[in-house]
Amino acid sequence: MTASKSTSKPLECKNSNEPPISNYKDVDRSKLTQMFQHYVDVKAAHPHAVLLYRVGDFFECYFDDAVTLAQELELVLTSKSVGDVGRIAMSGVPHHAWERHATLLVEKGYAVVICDQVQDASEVSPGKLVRREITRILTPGTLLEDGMLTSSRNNYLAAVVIAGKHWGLAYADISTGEFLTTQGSDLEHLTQELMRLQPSEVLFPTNAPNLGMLLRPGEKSDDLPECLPPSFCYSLRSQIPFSQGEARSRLLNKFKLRSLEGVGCEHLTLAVRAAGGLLEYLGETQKHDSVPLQPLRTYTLNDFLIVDHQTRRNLEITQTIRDGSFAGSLLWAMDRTSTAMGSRALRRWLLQPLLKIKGIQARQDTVKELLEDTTLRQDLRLLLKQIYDLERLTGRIGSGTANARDLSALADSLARLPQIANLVSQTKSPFLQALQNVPPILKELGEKIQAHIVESPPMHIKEGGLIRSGINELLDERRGLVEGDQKWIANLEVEQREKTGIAKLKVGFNKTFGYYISVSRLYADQVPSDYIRKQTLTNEERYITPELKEREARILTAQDDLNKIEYEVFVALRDEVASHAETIRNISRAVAAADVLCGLAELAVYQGYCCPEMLEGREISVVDGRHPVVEQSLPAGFFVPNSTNLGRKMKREVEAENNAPDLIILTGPNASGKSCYLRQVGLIQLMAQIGSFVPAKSARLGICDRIFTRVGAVDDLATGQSTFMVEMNETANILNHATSRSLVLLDEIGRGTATFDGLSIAWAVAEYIAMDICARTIFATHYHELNQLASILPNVANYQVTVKEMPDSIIFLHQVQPGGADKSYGIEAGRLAGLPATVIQRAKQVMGQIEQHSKIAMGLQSLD
Ligand SMILES: Nc1ncnc2c1ncn2[C@@H]1O[C@H](COP(=O)(O)OP(=O)(O)OP(=O)(O)O)[C@@H](O)[C@H]1O
Repeated sequence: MTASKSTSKPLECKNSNEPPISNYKDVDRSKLTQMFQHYVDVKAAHPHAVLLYRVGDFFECYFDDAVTLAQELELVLTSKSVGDVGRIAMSGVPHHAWERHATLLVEKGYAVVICDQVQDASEVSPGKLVRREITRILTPGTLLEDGMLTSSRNNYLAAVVIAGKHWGLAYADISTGEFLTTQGSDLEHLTQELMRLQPSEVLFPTNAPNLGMLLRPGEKSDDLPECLPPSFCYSLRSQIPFSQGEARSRLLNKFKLRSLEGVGCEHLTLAVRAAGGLLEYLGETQKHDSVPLQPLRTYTLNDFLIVDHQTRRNLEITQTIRDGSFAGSLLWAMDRTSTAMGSRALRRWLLQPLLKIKGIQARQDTVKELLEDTTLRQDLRLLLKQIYDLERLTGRIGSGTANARDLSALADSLARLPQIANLVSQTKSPFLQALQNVPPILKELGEKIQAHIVESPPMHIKEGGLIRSGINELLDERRGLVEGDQKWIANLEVEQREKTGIAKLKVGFNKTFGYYISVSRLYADQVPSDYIRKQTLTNEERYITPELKEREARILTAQDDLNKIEYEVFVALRDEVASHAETIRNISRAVAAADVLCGLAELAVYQGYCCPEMLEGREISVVDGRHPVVEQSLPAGFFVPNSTNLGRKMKREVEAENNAPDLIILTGPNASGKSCYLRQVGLIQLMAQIGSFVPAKSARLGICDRIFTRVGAVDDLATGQSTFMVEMNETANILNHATSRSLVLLDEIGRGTATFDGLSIAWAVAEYIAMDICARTIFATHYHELNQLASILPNVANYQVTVKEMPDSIIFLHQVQPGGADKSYGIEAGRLAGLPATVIQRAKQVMGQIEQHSKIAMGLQSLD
């Protein structure tokens, strides 16, 4: 739960000079009223959360929580006198607006406990308290409400266990039901995996006294080891549920298993401990027991192409480097999905590309099938657009937070499934075949919901108006009675006008007096003797009659009964749907995958992509490749395509015909397109490994195990590291982890230090990658001296991005061609920028001297 944030700001209260009491522990419980005793008990059980306590039409906060609420949401802080203890701090929000305010608190990193009235105040005997219970505990990682979540991304809750260098990580999205676990033996991998997931909340077992605290992003704590990135919310939990025995039995109970063998983690102690700890937290925060989780799945990091956080950032996969925006990212350029589920799945695929050719080809085959059959694709997209977020609807239904609109949305979506099944009935790809058979129960459920719930139902489920007639006998009978009475009241006006002869007599209703008969004061002396005067206004008198009141009482009680019956019928229906959550979620997954592939086919058609041939070898051959994002941001035809050939065949493989280099030294003036080209190669490879077509005329791509990038660094002020140190750390990481199957993209190395230091490091790095690692590499640099490497090492080649020199300007051709640039145009760029002529002249002189006396390349050659 959230750390209660004690405030240093003195309390300012609207209605008191005395500072009110702000700590609930400072009051003598025995002196409190019965309600406040209950409040304090609930608060003591959740000391680190903000407690919203329902009192009448408001959710109120007291003590410290009142200050937090007022400060964080800019609400009025007031105070309230509580029996003998004096005034306590108080703030609050209207009961119908709790969700909005709670969301804001959760977004700010607080846990929020909702303690609601679960009993009708009218049912409580005088002197007794309305029953209140905790109905929701909201934390960043356990949200379910539609308005609190972003539809295009998962909301992950993660749990971490660390033992020495070993770690276990489980994560779940309770809104969609995914639940996965893994473990590893390198803490760096744990960091990377958390960075991939970007969880909203991470559970971490620790010791007292900080149990229950929720550390907000950036908040430091001695309880957290260094490998846990500070950018997330951490919930500090007790060690007990994370112990092997407790965790294992909790998992076995939850999934009704005898062993964890079937889910693949029987022997993965740390994975089990993390998953069990996570389940315990769900049990505590979700008051409804049955959060419908999918069966636990165990995965290993080796199943996927490793793209570390740095590379994900540099390749701008889900957000741009410049301002972190979605627009301009790869995901933005690629997302042509029609459903929220598809959009989330595409994001997951991009963050976890595949390694196995078979899996990639299965996706490619589906894209091909959908690409070739335009009618199928367009019709499928039309149907998919009509499907709501089945995964999250199921989550809300299972957790008992869904309303009638959610059920209707589910039914409308289920009704599309047979249409989709019909549409894909002749298809060959397994991804489409998965939609060919809709489990009959889903059809039945959809029809049942439609038969039960009225068209356009209201938001609230306790105020009636949800259930159709003919569903429940008792409901129909009560409705008949109410309708009879309502008809009687409707007729009353006509009848009384006739009876009294007062033409302007009216029957009205207001909340205070209920039904009344209104007569203009001019005719007051004409009203019958059984009229009882209730209210006098300027121009009118209002009356009631005993019979009118009797009918009114019957209507109001019957209406209450009706609402209750409707609610019960609704909840029974919702529970029935919830019991089929797994079946719905299975089909949702199939819908999501088909949607992603349909979107990829659409993308391929409209952007003119080709299907890459995926290979086991090391070849990376791209003919006329393009950058998928830059291309879309330029006018059609403006992007200059460039080819790539990398990956010399290994000695034992067939000689000759492929002598592509392993490492390309790429030179060219500033802004010529080096970075763009570098990223283009990485993005094409990554797109191919998720099964997408790629922006090229043709491509043959060997599977990569990892993609590394190092792109112009910025000072990491947060960790106090200089540009050069960041650069060296990243380079070290690459040299220590890259293999001959990796793709390495280096954009400048050694620029942050003295020229010769930098050049020497750049040279040694390039040499090491080419000779020792043999990773496929593109090394963009302004150090032209590196071009010498190509004459020394057989697997190194020089390429340059060409420009055309004009008398007083340079035209960027953006063409990548063999050969090394012999000129950097840096001095030219300086001249164009307006450096004084004497400085330019002197710079040229100095450069001439340096070039004449430089023995760098020769010196290094002789070292070999
Ligand atoms: N192939 C291309 N076709 C059309 N425009 C391109 C192409 N490549 C790059 N550009 C344009 O040129 C601009 C500069 O490219 P880029 O940043 O890759 O240059 P650079 O050589 O890496 O520069 P620097 O050395 O200063 O980092 C890009 O923003 C893009 O708009």
